Amino acid sequence: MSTLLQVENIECRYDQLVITREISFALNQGDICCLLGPSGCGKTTLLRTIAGFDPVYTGSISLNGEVISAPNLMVQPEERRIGMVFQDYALFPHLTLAENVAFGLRKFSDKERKERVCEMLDLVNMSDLGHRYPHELSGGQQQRVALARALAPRPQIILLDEPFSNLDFELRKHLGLEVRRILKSLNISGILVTHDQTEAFAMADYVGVLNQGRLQQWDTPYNLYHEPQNRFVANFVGQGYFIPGTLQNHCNVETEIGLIEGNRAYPWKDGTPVDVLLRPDDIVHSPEGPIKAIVEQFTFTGSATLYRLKLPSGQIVESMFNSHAEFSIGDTVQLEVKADHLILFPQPGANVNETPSALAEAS
Ligand SMILES: Nc1ncnc2c1ncn2[C@@H]1O[C@H](COP(=O)(O)OP(=O)(O)OP(=O)(O)O)[C@@H](O)[C@H]1O
Repeated sequence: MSTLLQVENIECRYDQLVITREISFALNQGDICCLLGPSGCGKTTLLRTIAGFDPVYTGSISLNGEVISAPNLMVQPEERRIGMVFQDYALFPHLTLAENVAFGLRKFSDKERKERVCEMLDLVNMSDLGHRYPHELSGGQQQRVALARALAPRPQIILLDEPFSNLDFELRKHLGLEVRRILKSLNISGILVTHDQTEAFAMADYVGVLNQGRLQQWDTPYNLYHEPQNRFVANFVGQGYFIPGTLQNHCNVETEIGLIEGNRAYPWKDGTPVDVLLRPDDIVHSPEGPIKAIVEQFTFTGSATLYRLKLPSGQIVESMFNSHAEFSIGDTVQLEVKADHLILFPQPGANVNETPSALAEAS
C-alpha cells in the first residue's frame, strides 16, 4: 500500500500563538482516520491546515509524494484534490441538490457533469431528490448531499469536520457507517474530526488522539483502548479508573483488592508505586468474589448495566454487569478481577529506576 498523505513534524499557529506542534502521521490510500480530542486541542486547525486554508509554521505536508504545505509554500486548497464536508453542511441554499453536487465540476464537459451528478446522488441514495432545494431536506439528507458534492470532483482525500454533530444519536451512528462504506467502496481516504469516541472507533482504521496541540498516540482503535501509551489516552479513550498499588516481580501489582496478576513485564524495580488501569470489563460481578464494593451509581444500557462502585478505601471503580444482575444504590456487591493484561503507569513522582536487564530477565 502506498502512502497518500504524509504529515511531518508540523506546527500550526494563529499569529504567534502555537496551536499544534510536532504533529507527524501518515495515511495510506483508502485508509480512514480520525482526529479525536477534547474541545480546543487543535483538531480543526490541523484539518484546515491539511485542506490548505491555514499555513504550517514548521514541517511539511505531502500528498502523493508532492509537498503541498511547508513554511513559505502553500498549494491552494482548490489545487489539492481534497474534498471537505463541514458540520453545518454548507450547501448553497439557492441551488438544487443536483446543482450543489455539480458545483465543483465546472471543468467537466456537460455530459460528464450530468453523469457524475447522477452517479454521486445515487451513491448517497438521493437519486430521486436532485430537483429539491436544501431547505426541503432533513439534516441527515443534507449531509449526504454535502458528501456527494465533496466526492464529485474525485478528490484523493475527504476531510470531514464533525460532520454528524448536528444529527441525533441513531442517525449519527447510521450515517457514520454509511460514509465509511462509501469511502471504502471508492478507495478514497478520509480524515474525520470528532470528539465522539464511539464515532471515531466505528468509522476509522486509525485514530490520532490529540491533547493541547500534541499528538498523544496514533493507533488502531483496538490498541488505543488496550494499549494506551500515556495516562491522557488511557483516561480519554474508554472508561475506567486507575487504582494505586505497588509493582511486584515486574508484572504483578499489590493493591487494596489483592494481588492483580499481569502477563507482561514492566521495566521498573519491585516496590515501584504504580497506578493500574481497570476498565469496566476487567472487574466482573462474582457472587463469591473476594472483593466487596458498594454501589454508588448505575447506568442501564440494555444488554448490560454499568455500575460505579466504591471500594472500602473510597476508591472508585466501574464494572459492567449482565443487565439481569440488578442492584440498587447502597447495595454491597462482590467482584473479582479478570484482567488479561495490565496497563500500568508509575505514580507521579515515583522513582522508577528503569532496569532494562531486569526487564529482559522478567520477560
Ligand atoms: N482563527 C483563529 N484565531 C486565533 N485562534 C484560533 C483561531 N481558530 C482557532 N483558534 C484557537 O486554536 C485552538 C484550537 O482550536 P480548534 O478549533 O483547532 O480546536 P478543536 O480541537 O477543533 O476544538 P472543537 O472540538 O471545540 O471544535 C483554540 O484555542 C482556539 O481558540
